[in-house]
Amino acid sequence: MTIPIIDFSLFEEDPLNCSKQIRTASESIGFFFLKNHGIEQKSQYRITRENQGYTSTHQETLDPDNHTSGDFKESFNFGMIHDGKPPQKLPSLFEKNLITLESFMKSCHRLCMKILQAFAIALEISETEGGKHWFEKKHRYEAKSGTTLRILHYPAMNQVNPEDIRAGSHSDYGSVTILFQKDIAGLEVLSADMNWISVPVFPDCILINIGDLLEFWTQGLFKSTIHRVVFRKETLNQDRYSVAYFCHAEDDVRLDPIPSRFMTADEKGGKNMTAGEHLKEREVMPSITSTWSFNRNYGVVIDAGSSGSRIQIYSWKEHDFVRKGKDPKDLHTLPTIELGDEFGIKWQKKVEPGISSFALNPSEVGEKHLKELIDFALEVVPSYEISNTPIYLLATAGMRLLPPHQQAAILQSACDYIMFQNRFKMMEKCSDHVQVISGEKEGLYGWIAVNYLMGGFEKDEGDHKVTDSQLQQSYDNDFSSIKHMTTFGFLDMGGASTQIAFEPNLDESKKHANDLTTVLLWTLDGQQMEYKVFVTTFLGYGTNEARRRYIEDRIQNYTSTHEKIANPDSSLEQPNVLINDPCLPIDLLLTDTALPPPLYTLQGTGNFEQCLNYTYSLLNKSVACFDEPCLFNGVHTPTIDFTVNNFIGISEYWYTSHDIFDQGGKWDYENFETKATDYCSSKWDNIVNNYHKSGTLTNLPRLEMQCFKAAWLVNVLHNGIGIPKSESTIGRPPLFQSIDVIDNMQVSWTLGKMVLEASSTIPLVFDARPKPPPNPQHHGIFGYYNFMVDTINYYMVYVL
Ligand SMILES: O=C(O)CCC(=O)C(=O)O
Ligand SMILES: [Fe+2]
Repeated sequence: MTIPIIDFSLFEEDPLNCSKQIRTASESIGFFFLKNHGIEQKSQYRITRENQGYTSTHQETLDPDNHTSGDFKESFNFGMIHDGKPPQKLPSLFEKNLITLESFMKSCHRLCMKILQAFAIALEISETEGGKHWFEKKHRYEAKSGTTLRILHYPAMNQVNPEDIRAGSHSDYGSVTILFQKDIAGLEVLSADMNWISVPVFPDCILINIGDLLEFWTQGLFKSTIHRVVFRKETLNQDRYSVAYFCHAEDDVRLDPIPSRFMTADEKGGKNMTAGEHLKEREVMPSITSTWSFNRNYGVVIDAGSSGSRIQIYSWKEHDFVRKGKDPKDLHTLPTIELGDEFGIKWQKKVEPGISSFALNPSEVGEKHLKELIDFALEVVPSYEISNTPIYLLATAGMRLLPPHQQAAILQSACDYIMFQNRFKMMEKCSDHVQVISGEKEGLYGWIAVNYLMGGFEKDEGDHKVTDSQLQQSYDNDFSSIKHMTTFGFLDMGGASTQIAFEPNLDESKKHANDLTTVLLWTLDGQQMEYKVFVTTFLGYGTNEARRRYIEDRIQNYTSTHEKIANPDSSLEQPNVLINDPCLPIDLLLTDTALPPPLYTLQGTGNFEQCLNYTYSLLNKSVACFDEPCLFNGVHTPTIDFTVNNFIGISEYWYTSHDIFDQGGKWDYENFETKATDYCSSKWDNIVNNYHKSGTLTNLPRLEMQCFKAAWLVNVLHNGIGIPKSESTIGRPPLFQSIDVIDNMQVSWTLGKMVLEASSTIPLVFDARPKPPPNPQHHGIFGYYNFMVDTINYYMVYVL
């Protein structure tokens, strides 16, 4: 890969030919040399010499994720000088040379205008639209813009560390950069295949490169390429000088679609933004300069739950980019999905209360609820990727409880808001993106998320990884997919319901084929993986609902044995009835105010074993099962084969094990039972005192309910789902473990949704997919690079 040299004198003789060369370079590497460019060499070097000693060394770190110390350089930035007047106070040496500086800036600007003309010619902008002056008119010297002249001095060093750098990797912000390098090389440009290319210095040439603004404006056609300046061993002890002129569009220019046949008509990214806004966004988002963000796709999910809506922005490297140059055998894996940026900052935000609270004023959902979330997403996703980024709003428990017409009104209003914004990628039907999902779907997405994070999808054919020969066979056979038998089963428990999702063993799968959901995932090698998953939800079996049912039971039990309470004398003051509750720590008093009078107060008697017995009946194991077999409450579930199925529990399964008992992770029934017995039989005052002393983050409601929840968990796990209390699991994962975060990633069903999204856009090796992805994959910054490289016809090529 080389940077072409273009003879700019050709622009006068044969503008079309010259412009085409410029376009070809701008579309491929984003850099080109110009000779016969018309800027006198004399003026370049005078400025450089004057730079010496005027700037502070080592203050800027351009690439903080890769370099912990600052860049080894000094630089001075000038705003536009008009009629001898600079926009800032200058050191006296510069003051003396204002005229020279101004005339140098103007000659740079003239050259920039010519290059912009070349772009307009190459993009075939018609005369009626402004022809070759289309860009030029938006870059006037007199107008306010980000245009800057930067003079740089990289001091000579005696010795450096391997990680030291003269200028960290970055891309330039504006339209076009004109770079004058003086004798010492060191500049490197990152090629599409992620190799650093050394850029030579030619005394009669200047270097031109495309900036982010132009890349954005041209919908990624022109490339704003990452570059850096490194120390070279042989010139370490020499000063390096350079001058850069960053030519920007005027602040007020709207980045409207370029009227060119090379642009796609439906591209929305450029709308509603000015060059000034683009620059501002670019300045607050330094991370988009890094290699991490290149060839990256994004996906946005809003988890609209009962207590609030949380937006999460996931991203993954473009599939084609990841696949490039790799052996298919190394690609038998799902895409790597990240939540947040390269520095580990999580891209999520929550607004409260839940979306269902807009039932009576649905029209306010947009401005009062979604705006904050969507604005956040617009800040996080690079502007050039927004129109390529799908957005989903998926509502769960809170919305499911609303009557259908209220659900519909809220969803419609959310759709109107998102569609009106018209920034993110949506299919034609908004209802594909904005919907209420069932508990089962939530369970299925959770199952995908857990298996994705725990490597459940990597286990093929029993407990063994797939062998090379199996893989080869599958390549030879167009439609074969590899059968997985040991994905993890998934358990989730919230306040209202509990979900179970698992892959039954082969026999059970056959027996209950109609009850299973097919999950199709594609690995990066284009292979299809198919899973048959059983998923069901038990409404009323979450911890809060279980507690509510429990209190009803206790009260009923009490009233049936206490005649007076059953028929209270209305003329008397309502009595406060005390009921013993073995599921509360000793002497904790909780009065239930949700029920009609009389007031019932439950008084803790702290007995875990008794609590286990009382809560057992809440499983409703004796309810008739119409479709055998059933786990509990008459809910049909294929038989779980604990010789192949291992379960992972999140949410309440985790909190109840971890928060107070410190028993998260691998389930250890005996230990859990000991801790629960101890906790339940503690005096409430002692628990509260200890809690205040330790200053832990646990909250009071959790302390109050811990004994009850512990018993409920044990009943659901062992008597409901039937997980054996102890069984040797040597050589395989525990039968049950609770989990919250895996590899720094919170286990959440939204991740499962994104795994499906990312995986479903993988181009196939064999066309086995039922329906193609709705839109072709965007090709990112280096898109179509491989294709273009063949067609590059360099005017003059230097082999570097
Ligand atoms: O000094 C150089 O050669 C490059 C400087 C540069 O890339 C910049 O300042 O943006
Ligand atoms: Fe630069």
